[in-house]
Amino acid sequence: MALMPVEEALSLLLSTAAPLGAETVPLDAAAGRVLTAPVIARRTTPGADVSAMDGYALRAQDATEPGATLTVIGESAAGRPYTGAVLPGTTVRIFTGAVLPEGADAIVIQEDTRRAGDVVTVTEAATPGRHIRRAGDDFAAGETLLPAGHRLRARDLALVAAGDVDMVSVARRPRVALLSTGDELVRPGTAAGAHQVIVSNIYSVAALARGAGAEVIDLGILPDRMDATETGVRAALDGGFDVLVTTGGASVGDHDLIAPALTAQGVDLAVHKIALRPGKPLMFGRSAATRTQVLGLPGNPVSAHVCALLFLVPLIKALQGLAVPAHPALEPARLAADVKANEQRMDFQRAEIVGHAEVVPLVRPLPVQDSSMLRNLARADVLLVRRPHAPAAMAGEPCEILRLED
Ligand SMILES: Nc1nc2c(c(=O)[nH]1)N[C@H]1C(S)=C(S)[C@@H](COP(=O)(O)OP(=O)(O)OC[C@H]3O[C@@H](n4cnc5c(N)ncnc54)[C@H](O)[C@@H]3O)O[C@H]1N2
Ligand code: MOO
Repeated sequence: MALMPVEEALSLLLSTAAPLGAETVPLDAAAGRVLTAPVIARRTTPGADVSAMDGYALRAQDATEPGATLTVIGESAAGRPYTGAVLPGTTVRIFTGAVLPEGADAIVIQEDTRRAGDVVTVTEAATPGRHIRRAGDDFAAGETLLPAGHRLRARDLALVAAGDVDMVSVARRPRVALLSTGDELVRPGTAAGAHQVIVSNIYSVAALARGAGAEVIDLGILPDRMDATETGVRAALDGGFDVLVTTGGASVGDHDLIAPALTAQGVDLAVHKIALRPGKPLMFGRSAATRTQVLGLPGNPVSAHVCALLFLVPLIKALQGLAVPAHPALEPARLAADVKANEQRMDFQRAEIVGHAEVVPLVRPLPVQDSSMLRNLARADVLLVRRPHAPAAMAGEPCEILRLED
């Protein structure tokens, strides 16, 4: 079977990813969720003209020179406004966030005053409008604060709350099931024998999926037997998940049973083998019966991670209604070392940032690129991307990188 280019595979995958439904959640459960409706301010903020500083509210014309004196007639604190008016020659003690009393048009900060009993002497002239925040300076009731399709970051939550909105409509979290395959696999912490391999890749894949907004359920490890693989796949497909991710058993060996098991369970595999290194034996498709999206990742942990970054993360985002580009989000960089000509597979090499050339990072591929070696994946800052059939390039030449997660 011909190898499908990475971008074509990603477009194909995203073309089948219709956004899931919406749900309404309280603000304290909304971090990282994607809005399905715009957030509209329910109030004007600030709600009134307020002071930005601790000081004295006065009429600027009463304090045009240092040395002007005024009589203190009251106090305006945040939440406890002064109800009277500032008349000529008078002032109201005011605190940050407090409502500006009627008649006042300036604040003199307390550092620029001297106080003796009820008399205040200004040591700096007042300027009309100084230290006053006007009603609606931040936003007005009815304004759109955030659009649909926006992913709520920490700072957005403060904005939504300030708009007097306590519940938001967000995309349902995609439910992602993980299924590992391989007789050799055991869990970490189980004193594995030398012939065994510790399940590692699902931890990085699960973390990437959660980071993209998914709810992740680990369905465990299947042995390399066709009946058990088919039973496991069937149970997973019947589990009501939006996405089933398998790892391992994706290649061509006698124990690589995932593709036949998926096909036997009615999954139409649109793609099986991609022009990608690491990650050639990637497959994906959809269950005809349950509409579950199925992504079969290679077992090698670096390949699984790169494939999850390139395919699973965009899929999870698209299922939440986020706009996702149908190509990997590459950034410009420069090579810190010579690299060889590439063959037909798009190559994602583990690489370090060793400095900067003008504004772009200078990157050097790590010496070992074996897709089973996790130390270099953890050590890498970025993936150095080599396009299919890219010619050899020398240190100092431009290149492209894909950021690994922080
Ligand atoms: N004759 C060929 N052999 C292989 C090819 C090929 O095209 N022709 N492709 C190679 C490539 S590239 C990759 S990548 C691997 C991927 O193979 P599978 O997806 O079938 O993975 P497995 O054989 O099951 O395992 C590969 C390797 O990874 C370890 N593994 C599996 N699952 C996990 C896990 N959950 N956590 C950690 N490590 C895991 C497994 O023990 C193996 O060592 O195939 C090449 N072969
Ligand atoms: O595609 Mo495999 O992932 O090169 O090792």
